[in-house]
Amino acid sequence: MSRKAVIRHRRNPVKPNGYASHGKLLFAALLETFCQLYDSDPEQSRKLFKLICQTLRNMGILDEEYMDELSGIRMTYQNALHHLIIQAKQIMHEDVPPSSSTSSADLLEQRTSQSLVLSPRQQTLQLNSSPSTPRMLLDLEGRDLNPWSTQRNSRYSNDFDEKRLLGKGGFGAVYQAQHKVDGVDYAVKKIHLNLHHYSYSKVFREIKSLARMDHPNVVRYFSSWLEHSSETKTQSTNMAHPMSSTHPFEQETDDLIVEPYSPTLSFQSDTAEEPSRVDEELGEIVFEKSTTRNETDSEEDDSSVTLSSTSSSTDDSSSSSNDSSSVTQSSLEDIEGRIGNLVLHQTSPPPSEHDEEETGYFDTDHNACDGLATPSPSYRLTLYIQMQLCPDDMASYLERRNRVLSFPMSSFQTQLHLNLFRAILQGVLYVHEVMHLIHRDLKPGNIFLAQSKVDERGSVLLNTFRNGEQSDDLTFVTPKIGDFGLVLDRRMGSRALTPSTGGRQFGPDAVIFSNNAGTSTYAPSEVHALDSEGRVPISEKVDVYALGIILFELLYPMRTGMERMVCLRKLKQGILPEEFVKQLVCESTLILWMTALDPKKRPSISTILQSDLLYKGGGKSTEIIAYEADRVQAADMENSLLRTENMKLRAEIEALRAKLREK
Ligand SMILES: Nc1ncnc2c1ncn2[C@@H]1O[C@H](COP(=O)(O)OP(=O)(O)OP(=O)(O)O)[C@@H](O)[C@H]1O
Repeated sequence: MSRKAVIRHRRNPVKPNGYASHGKLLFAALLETFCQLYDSDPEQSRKLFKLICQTLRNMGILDEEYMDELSGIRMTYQNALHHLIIQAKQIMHEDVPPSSSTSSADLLEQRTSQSLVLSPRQQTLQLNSSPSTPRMLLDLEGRDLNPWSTQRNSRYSNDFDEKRLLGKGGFGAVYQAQHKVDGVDYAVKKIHLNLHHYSYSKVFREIKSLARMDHPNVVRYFSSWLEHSSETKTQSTNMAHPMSSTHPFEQETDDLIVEPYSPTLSFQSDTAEEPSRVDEELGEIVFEKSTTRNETDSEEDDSSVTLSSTSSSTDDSSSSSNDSSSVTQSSLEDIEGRIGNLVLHQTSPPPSEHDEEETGYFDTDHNACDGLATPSPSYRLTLYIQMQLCPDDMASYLERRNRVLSFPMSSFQTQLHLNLFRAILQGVLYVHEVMHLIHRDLKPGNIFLAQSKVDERGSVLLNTFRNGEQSDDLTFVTPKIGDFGLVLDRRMGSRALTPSTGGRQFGPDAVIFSNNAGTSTYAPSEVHALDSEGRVPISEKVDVYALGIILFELLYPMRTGMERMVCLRKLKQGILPEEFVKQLVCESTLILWMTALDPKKRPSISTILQSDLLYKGGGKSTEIIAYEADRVQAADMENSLLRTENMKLRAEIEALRAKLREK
């Protein structure tokens, strides 16, 4: 029986994102291979591939990232397919006798589904499987060719030595890992992607924002990459995100989980009569092994169309393909028209305006962190983000400090903490004004403290607190804003353009709607005023509110969790401790201004930085200036000693060289 690719509607798709992503990757991989066949000049075939991808993107069939960002992963699909074909050819040359009870197709299936180790002479694949691990496609040198496998293709395990888990958050886990080449320790965040839509565009858009950030008060980002991973998916109760209890509207989204390798990309024998198919809704090609024949039949009866019934399309396809080798100059529309006949209409609606507006790139994947769940193996994409390692954060610092200091702090300590706050403001100013982003999850735990040897840009002086004691030594510390997992691009939403923005295109009060509100303690009440679609209105002023609370925590040491809870609850009602208001009038005014109920009444970050309210407290005391001058002088002296030493050594080397030359 001839094999037919069958196009059909899937009325009730299961885990569409995972299937769609794999389907699109596979499609892009095949398309690229075709382009290489049509033009042997690598440059030209690349151009051809890009042109077609662009066309398909304009038609909403293939997302942009399948062209560039996912090219590495696309290659593993090509390799896997290539080696699968080699394996099939090998079997064909083995001349299976017709009387044999095992057909070639059965043999191929067996080899792809059982642990068969082929002899090196056969120059083909080993296929492994075990109940607990995914099947692995290995070449004879043991290279893992399975695009879903992590072991050999993992940039992370190839390049890094994982040292320890730094912690788990709502979106993934962060590890301290040493780079094998440069020897530096980094923080590497692993996020199992969990996307709403069929596109990774949001992920890449936001990662690109992170990559462009360059400010001493923002955690330094080094790189990010995607890997197929075989992870243990946990399937049970969600680990509560800080906001999940107060925000029932936060939706659990479809996960980017695809079923294990073999069922998704299995190859059927003729006798199995289970055609490969192109999933119409998802625009994906699925080589599927169906176990319930009747179900397949009935679905096909309802809505499937075989490719043979679209013969005109097929004809067109060949003509367009033939032409395409010489049509690299053709207009996109022309090619669109030709490909149009081949294209299956997507039954799912295109992303709505709101979808585009909601740009948080890490949709919550609570399961990833759920220790109580029942594990089951599944396949997914993992996003790795390599960042600067910051061993300390403000939450831990405040905890240590609060064990030692109580209110009122000395004016020197108050000044130190106001300087720390000012440096944090500089980082947020950069995020808002230069990057046009809203962090929306500012809290002490997301403000890291990096140690500096000298007075670097963005650094401040702080006392160290350890074991319930304050050390007299002051050290330079640079506060760094991190965890951009909920970041929103102000420019993305059309709703960001409000009448109040005046001359500025995207004013500080411009609102974007999202489905995640950040951490409840630091989130203002306006995030509870949902729009008609149950989404949270977010503006820059959400960050200002969080910073108002942080400022209070910096200036008012609280010993116990209960005291903190009571004080912060009161602050949210606009009430500050009496002793605090009496002692720190300007700072109290600033905090109440920043935490005003009406977001439009809150100052922008630049207004705060220019405000006398902060300047009065935030100016450097003579004590600090003197200390800093001492440190800078000491560093200068050390430098000049090193320079002298260096000169001496150079002279000695020169003398030795001269002696050698004489000999
Ligand atoms: N650059 C970094 N250096 C050192 N530790 C880090 C770094 N980034 C994150 N961490 C630590 O890793 C842990 C998890 O961080 P992550 O940002 O994933 O979650 P979180 O901020 O704790 O929670 P959520 O993401 O839900 O807000 C935290 O304990 C955090 O302090």
